[in-house]
Amino acid sequence: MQELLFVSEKAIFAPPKAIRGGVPLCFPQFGMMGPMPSQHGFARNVAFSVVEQEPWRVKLALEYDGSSQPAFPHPFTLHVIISICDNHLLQELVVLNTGPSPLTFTAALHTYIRVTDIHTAKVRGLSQGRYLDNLAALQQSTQEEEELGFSGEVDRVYLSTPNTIQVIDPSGKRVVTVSKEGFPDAIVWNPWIAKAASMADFGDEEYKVMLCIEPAVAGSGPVTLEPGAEWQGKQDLAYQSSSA
Ligand SMILES: O=P(O)(O)OC[C@H]1O[C@H](O)[C@H](O)[C@@H](O)[C@@H]1O
Repeated sequence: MQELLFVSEKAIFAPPKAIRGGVPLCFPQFGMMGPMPSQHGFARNVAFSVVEQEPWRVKLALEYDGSSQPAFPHPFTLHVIISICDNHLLQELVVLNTGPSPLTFTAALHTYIRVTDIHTAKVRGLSQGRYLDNLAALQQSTQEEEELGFSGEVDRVYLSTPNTIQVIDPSGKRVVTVSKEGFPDAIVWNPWIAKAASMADFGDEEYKVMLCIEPAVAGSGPVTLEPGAEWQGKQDLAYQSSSA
């Protein structure tokens, strides 16, 4: 049995610290793309309540009344539905505007995928994709390579990507397929050596065994919901063995 998701051995499980691994939920803001002063919003820093639970499925809720975050005074309800079926991990995010005025947000499922060796891992599906480069003040570039490999830090917001992106892990003889719906964009992130060393909740060597692929509403622009309106986005992570 191999793990699909990466969780750092140094992760801190004490809110309001976000957990370094799994799938932190960036909401109501991805990165600094929104009004909040701290990156990735606040949903990843608070406890959700369990509203439905079965052996293979859980539904979580965060009800926000608009009062605890001065930079984001807008009420909303978030539901996250997580289910496991065969070799699939499904996650659905449902946003409901419970306030009296339009709700504008960016978001991401900040998915930490475990890889066997980042030096041989590749990302398939983003060839000719336009991206904003977080390592170059969000300058826009295009990925010329057919498959993206890793030999240094990568932090890119790909714009309007195909809905299927694959992580090829030849050293582990496996492929993880990310299928997304509702999220136009996708972030690809690996901190590499220096950034790994600067993060207190991440091991110095752990950049070798993780890769974030993050379905997102980000560089393509935010979503705006009228009062009472709902938005849904989802991802399906599928694991397959491969000989390559
Ligand atoms: O350290 P965090 O706030 O969890 O952010 C971790 C990473 O998240 C995303 O992938 C961003 O694109 C990166 O710029 C950031 O470094």
